[in-house]
Amino acid sequence: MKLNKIIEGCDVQSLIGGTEADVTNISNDSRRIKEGGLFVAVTGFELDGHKFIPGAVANGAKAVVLEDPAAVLKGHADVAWILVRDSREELARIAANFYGHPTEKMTLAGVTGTNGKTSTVFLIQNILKHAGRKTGLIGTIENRIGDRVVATERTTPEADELQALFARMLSEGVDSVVMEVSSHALDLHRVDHCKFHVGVYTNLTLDHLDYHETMENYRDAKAKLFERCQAAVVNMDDPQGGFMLQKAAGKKKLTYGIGREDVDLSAKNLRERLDGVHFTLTHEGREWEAYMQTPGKFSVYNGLAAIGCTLALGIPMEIALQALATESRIRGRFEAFPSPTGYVAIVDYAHAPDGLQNVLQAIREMSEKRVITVFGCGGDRDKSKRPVMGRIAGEMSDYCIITSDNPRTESPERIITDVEVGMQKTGCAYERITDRKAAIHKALSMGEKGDVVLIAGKGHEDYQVLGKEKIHFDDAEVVLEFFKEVRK
Ligand SMILES: CC(=O)N[C@H]1[C@@H](OP(=O)(O)OP(=O)(O)OC[C@H]2O[C@@H](n3ccc(=O)[nH]c3=O)[C@H](O)[C@@H]2O)O[C@H](CO)[C@@H](O)[C@@H]1O[C@H](C)C(=O)N[C@@H](C)C(=O)N[C@H](CCC(=O)O)C(=O)O
Ligand SMILES: Nc1ncnc2c1ncn2[C@@H]1O[C@H](COP(=O)(O)OP(=O)(O)OP(=O)(O)O)[C@@H](O)[C@H]1O
Ligand SMILES: N[C@H](CCC[C@H](N)C(=O)O)C(=O)O
Ligand SMILES: [Mg+2]
Repeated sequence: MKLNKIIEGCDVQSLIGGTEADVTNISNDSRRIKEGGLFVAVTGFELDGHKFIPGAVANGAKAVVLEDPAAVLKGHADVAWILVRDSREELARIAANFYGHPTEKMTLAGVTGTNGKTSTVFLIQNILKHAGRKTGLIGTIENRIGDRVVATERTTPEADELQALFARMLSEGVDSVVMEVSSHALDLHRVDHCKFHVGVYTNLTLDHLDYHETMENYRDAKAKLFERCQAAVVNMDDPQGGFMLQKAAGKKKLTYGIGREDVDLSAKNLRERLDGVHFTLTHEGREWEAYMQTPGKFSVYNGLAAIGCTLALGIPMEIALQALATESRIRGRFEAFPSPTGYVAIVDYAHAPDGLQNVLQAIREMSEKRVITVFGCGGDRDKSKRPVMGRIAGEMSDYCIITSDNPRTESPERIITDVEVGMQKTGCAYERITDRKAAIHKALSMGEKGDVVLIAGKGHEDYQVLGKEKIHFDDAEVVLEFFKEVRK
């Protein structure tokens, strides 16, 4: 594609060189640039992309988008230098132009909120599949083209990877895509120039203040989705639901909630079991019976969000309910493993206060005896949630083991101490076991008939990040190996 087409609509401050060159690849990562490439130099949080301009040019970049005029390389008249105000914003526009605005040729639904995004997008994809749509999914666990899995590193990919993925989906016949839209992505322009037919709001609770600093900034980042989507599906039981609805002024709206009549889609009469939850659904004066394979009130919210989204996309209620009843299990989300000795271990991805509280609430309502909780908090992430999670776990469990999550570059002991501050206020019996495998083994060896052992925080993750190193680690695998030894 010609460079002038690729930078169409960009806020160009000045330009050195011609724009007739054919550009064959684009990236904001110099290491990915190949002959004929366009490199976008981004001023990052850790590194300055302008420093990698020589590397990008050495790899064959024929155009460079940059914010700092001092970074233009002398003696490279064959390279076009495009000076802009905000490289991240231009990266999104350039990516959409380069890949031909794929989201304008497909149906796109985006889900945002602190908790429930991954769960809800899986439910939506299953409903869309049931309805005969050719689907794509983009989220934390993996991306999917139909049933084929494409690995991912991020909840919401960077703009260039994202547009490339949409284009690939389109070329493989996908007509409907559902994606998680993280607040980071909204704030960092990763989803600019994506045409969202539906935006779904789950909830807003404490997390990511390391990045957003205040809950208002965090809320405003999430709200951007509702300024852009054509139809909004909003949880009115969440205190910020009204705010999101306001942002969607003048658009189609569908509200949901539990046990209330002033919403479009309402659930009542929840009946919880360890293998799922039954409830009664009301929509446009009619009632339906619904079942989902993951228990907990929070699952009902995810179910309502998914039904709301697919109704907004024109899919009949009956199809949505069929899909929910048969395909609503999600890896690492309230995944239950019955032990040979009669207790149940649950692996769950709760890594923020609200998620932990919801999961423990669901377990409390079902467990006959003790609840033993193993958990920790991630390093290099929001520190304010640590004591809060400690308090919640302590208040809602009979015994806790505080362990490591992904300590990253922080001291695991320090993180545990931060969690312990909240735990100590509760009087709950607990211990610290830094090694996650040893912590899980201890909890499983304590389990007796009727108990529930909750292993929270890492869900589907098959790794642990210690320092800068990533090792293989899988909570479910540790549980299953332990049970195998018990059976011997
Ligand atoms: C805040 C954030 O999202 N930061 C991400 C971002 O950092 P950054 O853009 O500031 O980049 P940087 O690492 O400082 O580098 C600056 C620039 O130099 C470039 N570079 C770098 C090295 C090189 O050799 N050549 C080169 O060109 C980079 O591509 C980049 O454009 O781009 C980096 C490279 O792609 C990411 O590693 C980094 O992810 C950080 C580590 C991260 O973990 N992000 C998390 C918080 C995140 O995005 N999470 C959300 C939500 C999670 C949820 O669901 O709750 C997500 O969507 O995943
Ligand atoms: N609707 C919900 N409300 C509150 N908690 C929830 C909800 N759905 C799931 N949870 C809890 O939060 C955890 C994370 O859920 P999920 O992975 O669906 O969220 P997410 O928004 O995708 O998270 P992330 O931001 O890390 O991608 C679950 O394992 C569960 O403990
Ligand atoms: N999307 C979340 C995931 C946290 C998962 C937890 N296991 C951790 O590593 O902190 C985040 O980036 O904050
Ligand atoms: Mg997710």
